[in-house]
Amino acid sequence: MIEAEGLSKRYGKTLAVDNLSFSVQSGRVTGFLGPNGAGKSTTMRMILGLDKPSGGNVRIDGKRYKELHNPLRTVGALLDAKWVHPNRSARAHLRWLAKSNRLSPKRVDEVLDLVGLTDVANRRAGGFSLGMSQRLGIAAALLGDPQVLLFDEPVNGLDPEGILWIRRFMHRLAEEGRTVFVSSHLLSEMALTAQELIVIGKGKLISQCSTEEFVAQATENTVLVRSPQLALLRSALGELGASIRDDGESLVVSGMDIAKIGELAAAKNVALHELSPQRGSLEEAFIQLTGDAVEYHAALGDAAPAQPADLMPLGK
Ligand SMILES: Nc1ncnc2c1ncn2[C@@H]1O[C@H](COP(=O)(O)OP(=O)(O)OP(=O)(O)O)[C@@H](O)[C@H]1O
Repeated sequence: MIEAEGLSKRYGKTLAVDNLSFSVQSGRVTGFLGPNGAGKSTTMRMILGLDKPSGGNVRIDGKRYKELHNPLRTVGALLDAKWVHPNRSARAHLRWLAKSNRLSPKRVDEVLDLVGLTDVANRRAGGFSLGMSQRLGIAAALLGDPQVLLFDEPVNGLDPEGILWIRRFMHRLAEEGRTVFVSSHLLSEMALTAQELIVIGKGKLISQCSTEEFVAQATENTVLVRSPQLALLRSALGELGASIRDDGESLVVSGMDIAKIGELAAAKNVALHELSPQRGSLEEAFIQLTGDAVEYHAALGDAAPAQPADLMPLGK
């Protein structure tokens, strides 16, 4: 478990992290979401004792990082996948890390196997693709078999296969009961990967809740109805006070439960060609919840067009 209380970090005039309090539970993948410059990396560095807070504190399983006896056995992190000597092989890199942290050399082959790098373990890490480098970084994070794992933007620049692999791997780590904290500015990816979200903007906490709650609280859930007897259904729904948008071919109904709409159609002998819940997207939720945070919108706007998949509704 990770707990931050009133965490702040100032760099000169920039308040990178502003009085941030949150907790990250075990057994779940928690997404740490915010646009570029929101303060995610700074927060992660403070969790790992690499940056000193200007105010507040953060604890891992009740202890500050510097109080941990054998940090790599408690917390593992992937901050920068390219942080590896280019001429060292993957195995040599991990052996060096294991040795300098008094971890068993046997664990090196175990983690290489876990991340699927056994076959290339003796190749120069400098020649690795980004996806392979990310796997090597994850192997390093797992060396001490820690219960708490931090990943800073782990899918940045990866191809779809690499993204899928990371997503599945994170889920597996959480299913093993570990605390998995993953930062990203990619909305669609977090919608698929994270069960919980901590959302920040300009260093401040915007929301902490489950991904579903985040979308539900910020966007309206509606029901799409298609029928050859649309007019009949529309007037029946209207009589019951549902609010309806009609585009001529379908109705979008809000303020009424999907089961009730289906029952009403059956009672009126109306054939249905479609009756489907429409859920808001994580991106809509973002825009709704960040309100007048202009800087935040600008950053989202920058990120969205480059990632068409980010517009996918949650769960698709
Ligand atoms: N060492 C530093 N010195 C001065 N300013 C810094 C330093 N590190 C971060 N900042 C500033 O703090 C703010 C937060 O940066 P941070 O890298 O934590 O954001 P982020 O959410 O991780 O962004 P990204 O998604 O781009 O990695 C930014 O305004 C950044 O310019």
